[in-house]
Amino acid sequence: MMEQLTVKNLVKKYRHTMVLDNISFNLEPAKIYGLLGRNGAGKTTLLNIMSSRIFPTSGEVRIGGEDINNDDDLLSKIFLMSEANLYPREMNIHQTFDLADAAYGNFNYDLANRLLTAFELDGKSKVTNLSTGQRTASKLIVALAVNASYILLDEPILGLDANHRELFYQELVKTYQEKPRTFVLSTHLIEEIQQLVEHVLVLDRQKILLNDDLDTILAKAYAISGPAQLVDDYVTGLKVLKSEMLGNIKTAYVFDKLDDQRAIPDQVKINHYDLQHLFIYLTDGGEK
Ligand SMILES: Nc1ncnc2c1ncn2[C@@H]1O[C@H](COP(=O)(O)OP(=O)(O)OP(=O)(O)O)[C@@H](O)[C@H]1O
Repeated sequence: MMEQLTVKNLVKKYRHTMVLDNISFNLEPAKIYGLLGRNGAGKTTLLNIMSSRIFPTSGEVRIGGEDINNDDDLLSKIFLMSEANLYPREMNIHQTFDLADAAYGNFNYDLANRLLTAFELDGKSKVTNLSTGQRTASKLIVALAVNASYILLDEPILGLDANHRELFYQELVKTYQEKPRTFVLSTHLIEEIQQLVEHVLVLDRQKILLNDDLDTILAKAYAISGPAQLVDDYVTGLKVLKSEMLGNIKTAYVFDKLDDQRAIPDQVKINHYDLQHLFIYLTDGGEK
């Protein structure tokens, strides 16, 4: 049985710089998460702590209530794929599969070998000799075939061309359906992962700014457009993240539940906007 992963009161400081300021959240078993944050927000730091590659200043990461540090059983439930290249120079792709098998057991060689062909890779190639996109693909294959309950992907699509990104998304969904486990995708390609993720975590200014199901989030993202006065009247009391004028037409980007009682004037139009725009409006430090 899989258990929840809990991040509790996590603090990470480097000298005088606060990187993570008392962060708490849970990861449920068998869910696909998007971890979003601007450059330098602390995503890599967080994922490194969650996989015990670095230690927090204080706070802890638990699975089923137990601290993961110094517990090899729990650590073997968590896999981190990151940009950092931890493989020895001489290692070829096949050998990285064996390494994952040795560390986590039950490596899915069938899937990995099929994906080698799909990504047009030769298993005998040395990882260090691969192009950026090929190296990413080889690491993604390991991440999809490794036997872990929590798979953390830090910039998983770095350098991948559009075809290979599409292939990765399809294969992720397929393997997830066959064997549900938790994935965390930390990426700047928000538009592309919107179709995949079930739950969104936004890191901003050292804190978790948003932690909710994607459906719940998108159901509050409304663009209200029309003559300025009517729009202003309509959005009174609602949380408006940003507004803009185009000629006489004002658009207010609301992040709130719309009150059904509000009458909508004929000239006012209401549309939804997407996760990428919500992220930009929430994190660009503009009008709040
Ligand atoms: N070893 C370190 N020593 C000092 N500061 C560090 C160290 N590692 C990270 N930082 C700082 O911590 C902050 C968060 O970095 P981190 O790499 O976690 O961000 P990120 O969200 O992954 O960013 P990006 O999207 O640009 O990859 C940055 O301000 C960075 O400069």
